Amino acid sequence: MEKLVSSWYNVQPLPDNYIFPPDARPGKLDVPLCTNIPVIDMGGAEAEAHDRASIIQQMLNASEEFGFFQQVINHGIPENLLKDTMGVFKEFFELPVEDKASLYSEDPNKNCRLFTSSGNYDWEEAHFWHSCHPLEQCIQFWPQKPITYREHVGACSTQVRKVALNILQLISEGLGLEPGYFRDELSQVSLLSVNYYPPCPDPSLTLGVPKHCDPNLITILLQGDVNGLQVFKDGEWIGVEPLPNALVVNIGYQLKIIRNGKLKCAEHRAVTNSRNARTSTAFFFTPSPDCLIKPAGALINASNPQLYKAFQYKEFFTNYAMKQEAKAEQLVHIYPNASCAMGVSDDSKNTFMELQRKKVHRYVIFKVDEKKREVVVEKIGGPAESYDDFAAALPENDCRYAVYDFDFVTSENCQKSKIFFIAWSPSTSRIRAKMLYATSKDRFRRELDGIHYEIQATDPSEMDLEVLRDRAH
Ligand SMILES: O=C(O)CCC(=O)C(=O)O
Ligand SMILES: [Fe+2]
Repeated sequence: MEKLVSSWYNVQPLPDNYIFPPDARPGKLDVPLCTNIPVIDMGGAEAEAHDRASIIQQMLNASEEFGFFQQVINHGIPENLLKDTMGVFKEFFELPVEDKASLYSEDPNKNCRLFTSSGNYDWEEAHFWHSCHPLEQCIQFWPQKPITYREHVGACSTQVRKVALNILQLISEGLGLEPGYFRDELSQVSLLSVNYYPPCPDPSLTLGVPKHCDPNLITILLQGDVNGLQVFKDGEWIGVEPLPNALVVNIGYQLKIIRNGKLKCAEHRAVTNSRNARTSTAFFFTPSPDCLIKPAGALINASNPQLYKAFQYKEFFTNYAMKQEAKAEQLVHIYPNASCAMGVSDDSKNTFMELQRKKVHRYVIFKVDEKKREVVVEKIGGPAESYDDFAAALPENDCRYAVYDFDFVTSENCQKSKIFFIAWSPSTSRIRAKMLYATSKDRFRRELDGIHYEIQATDPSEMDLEVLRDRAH
């Protein structure tokens, strides 16, 4: 408990035991604050059918491309309630130690607890964690101070749960699943984690929360008004701009699995800053421990072979909780070998770098070499080759990855260039190939720093030159 009250952050420099190893540090802190993370107005969801359809489409697009979206207005939760709830969390962390001491616990199985440490590192931010559904059963374990804690947090949890179920309903409609698909067991548990990050003397040496994907179904985050949340997208970290009263929504592993890998479960992290303390609140909507998770039958067909086997949520979570995040996903993969993503040859990395930095290639086509268990270069296209030459070089009945350096002139007459990553998976290719390429894609892409756009094509029309033009403009 003593740990929680020390005021190390007034001490310069950062004590050694808070310093992350170099490869786990945040790197460039000054990331672009991204206004691209889609902002969705939920107001129309109850109204006109065509508004509802458009909201659903925006949600699915955002979930496929970013794994994240923010909703700002009309989510239905009163502004005052959000303000009071965030206020009461800040007051909670400011309470004298005596008032919090009984809640402090290092036992991860304890349902309502205050603790420190992030990842494997001893880090002095504090987290307060408890379940919040069904309310009548949980509320008795919550703090009694501040005196409005139970009232505000209770009301807010109920409202956030309503929004989450509404979003899940819209997603199930969009995916063509039966209404209420995500209700009951799949979203039975609501957990709340309040994170308190004190100002840090040297934010470049540490992280508030190390990079991770959420293990649950879907998360709703109130991130307050201080920057700190970052999402990994297209090889770089982008900041999620705090917007007043916005709810940040992100897709967890279970939703990705139910969608058979087609929704993104994005890596994210929280960086610290040296000026302001930051308080964020995550509501995790989580399957019950015994809940059976598997890709939805309606979403599996010959072009989308089932990538994950059926498992109980607790099997996944046990591995995740042991800090074996990558393994947790791999173990539930239907073909463990294929799920263990292929390595990437040095030649692939270097050839991509030549295309990106030296601009000496128009395109590069990569293939999976199963014997070497690596992604290797298959063909390089010279700068003078055309898009048609590139398209013709892709096999008709087999999968490939490719990068294409697309030059174009903007309406302001500026010469620009954008690098496209193309995941070519024609519907006529063998199931095994589709699976192999689908599983290794994310790992491979992570090696290619500087991709601007990704296109997944199952027939030539989906990667037509027009498609590239539309994306790049
Ligand atoms: O503090 C934040 O913005 C992110 C917290 C988070 O990702 C989590 O609690 O899972
Ligand atoms: Fe998270």
